[in-house]
Amino acid sequence: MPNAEAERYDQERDDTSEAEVIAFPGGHRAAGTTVTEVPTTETAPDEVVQGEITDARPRPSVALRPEFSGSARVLGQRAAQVARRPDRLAGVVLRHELVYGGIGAARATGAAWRWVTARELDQQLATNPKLVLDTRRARRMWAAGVGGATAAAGAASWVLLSPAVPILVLLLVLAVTGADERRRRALGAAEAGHQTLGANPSGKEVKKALVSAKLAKSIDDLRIVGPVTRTDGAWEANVELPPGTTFKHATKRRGELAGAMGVDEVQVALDPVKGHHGRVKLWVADEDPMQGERIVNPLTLTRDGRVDIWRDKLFAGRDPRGREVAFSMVERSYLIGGEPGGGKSVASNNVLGFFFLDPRVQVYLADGKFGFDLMAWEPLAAGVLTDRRQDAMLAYLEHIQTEMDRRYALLRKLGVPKITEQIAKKHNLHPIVLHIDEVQYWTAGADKKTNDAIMILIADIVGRGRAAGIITGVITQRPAAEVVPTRLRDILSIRWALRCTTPMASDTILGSGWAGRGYSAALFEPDQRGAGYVLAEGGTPTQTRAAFIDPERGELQQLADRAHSLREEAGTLPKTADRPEVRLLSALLEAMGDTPKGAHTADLLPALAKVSSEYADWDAGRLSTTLRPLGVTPVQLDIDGRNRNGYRRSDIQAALERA
Ligand SMILES: Nc1ncnc2c1ncn2[C@@H]1O[C@H](COP(=O)(O)OP(=O)(O)OP(=O)(O)O)[C@@H](O)[C@H]1O
Repeated sequence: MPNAEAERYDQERDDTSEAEVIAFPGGHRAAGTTVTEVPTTETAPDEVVQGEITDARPRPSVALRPEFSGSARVLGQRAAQVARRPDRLAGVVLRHELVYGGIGAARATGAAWRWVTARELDQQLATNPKLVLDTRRARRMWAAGVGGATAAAGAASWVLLSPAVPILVLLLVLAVTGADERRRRALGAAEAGHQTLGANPSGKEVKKALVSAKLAKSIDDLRIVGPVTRTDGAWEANVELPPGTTFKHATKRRGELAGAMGVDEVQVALDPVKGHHGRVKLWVADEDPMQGERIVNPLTLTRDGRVDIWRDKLFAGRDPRGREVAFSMVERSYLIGGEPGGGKSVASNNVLGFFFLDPRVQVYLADGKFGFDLMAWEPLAAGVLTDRRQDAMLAYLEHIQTEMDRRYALLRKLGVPKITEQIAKKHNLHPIVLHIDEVQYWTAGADKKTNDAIMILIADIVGRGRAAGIITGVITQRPAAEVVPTRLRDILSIRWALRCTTPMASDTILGSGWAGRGYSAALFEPDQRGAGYVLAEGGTPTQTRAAFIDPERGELQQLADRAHSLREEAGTLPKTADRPEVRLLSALLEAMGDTPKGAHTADLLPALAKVSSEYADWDAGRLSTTLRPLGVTPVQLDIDGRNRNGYRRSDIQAALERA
């Protein structure tokens, strides 16, 4: 284990060097403890060898013992000194506090002065003197007011209470500013980098950052149009780039710009300025906008709200500036992709919640994981693909294709090019949604021929479905060309890229070339859950944090329950949930409780009545007559030593699967 040894060696060396500094401050060398020559942790062993030391590799078992006793001795001596002259220690501490506190207070005063004199607006003095002078006047008045009130309070407390009060307050202020000053120094250069611009940069500082990001050769080539302003938790500036440099150039250098300003790339947003491609609106958040408090989906805020798919917009989340990212789903299709855990299921629930809350919309679900992600919606869906065979998917898609052809035939007869709200209403051609989760199960399976057949069918439904009121959604955790080939991706109109592992994967979802232009879902960190890019309305992807419908708070089930009520009221619940035989078989399974074998008819009837009042007056004859056509007959069942007439659980389950 050479690595482990090396680590142990490093550890020992560090321990030893520390021990040496404490034990022998005067450079005294104990005989036989050559290792103690290592003067600081930074000194390389090689350098040490050049001195009198024969073996640079420290042996702590030899070195530590005398050093420890040495440090204990020194500590003891220091403790005795403090005990003899405590005033000296107090003096040192006070001087220390006064020095740091003084420097910290001076720094704070400088910042306050810059604020009072509105330094950030200096640039505007020539172009907009009124704004600058008014701001300065207002701030001067504020400062005078606060300063005067503080002085008056200090004087009053000095006279009325005790001089100790203002002195204590002053010491407290010095302690706070001193603590801040020490923190700054401790953070050192690393932190200084992040503070290059801070929360209130001047126009000149912004220009310097743009020059560092190579968007201009010198600050004289740039112009800040209007003041650098503060909005909620961010600052923003309108920048005019040098002639020949465009907004597009700026977006490509977003990373460099973020680096020059000492912030993370996701904190920087660049927006075009309408009517001037050589200008850019630069917005820089103080904190990471892709983290923190979750984004709430407005659908979860009402108890009885419903969606009108023809008029309402789907709420996907918010952009870094907190603005809604929402779009219409009429004549749309969607692609959601990203690495596992990136937030695809959460994003899908925003989409599905929207569709299910319009009771007219029929949703067909398919999940390549065949797991539980879509469970809340399944009872409401017009179709759920449960058969894992590829052929079953082909049949499923063909079913929708047939409906699409039927709709086209009708449209032709009506002489209209597409389904509108009025036509949908008049001819009962309400929107259909086909939502395929983990599409790679079908499009990148073992049999290439079937993959291709499925892909062609999906592409046909996406392409022609638009006019026929059929919306297709494709979701994948493996955004790769063989899963979502370009010919399919390009016709999916809304593309939502959640965190991806590579810029290439991000481009597979958004479209090729976006990552190179600065729009890459690969820049998000794993802890920025729900962060992504949405390419919907508008020409460029929008950095978005998805809304989070939290299943743990019961929000998902609440939405599903509301959708159920709306559909029940509208009479659009799927037939399966409404079919009496399905209802009866499900009720029987519930009535059997946990017994794996089944139940005796005599026990089953009262339990069944308890599950639903619908079966309250049922007797053994009615039960067996109803079940016989479903292929279920009573049998002799031995349960707990009693052999009586009853029904096997496995028979009921099989009948339910057949139903
Ligand atoms: N928009 C969001 N806001 C806050 N947290 C989120 C958001 N999206 C996802 N998360 C968190 O990340 C977890 C994983 O999200 P999700 O299940 O949607 O990922 P996924 O991409 O579907 O993963 P998989 O591919 O494994 O199914 C969620 O349980 C949630 O805690």
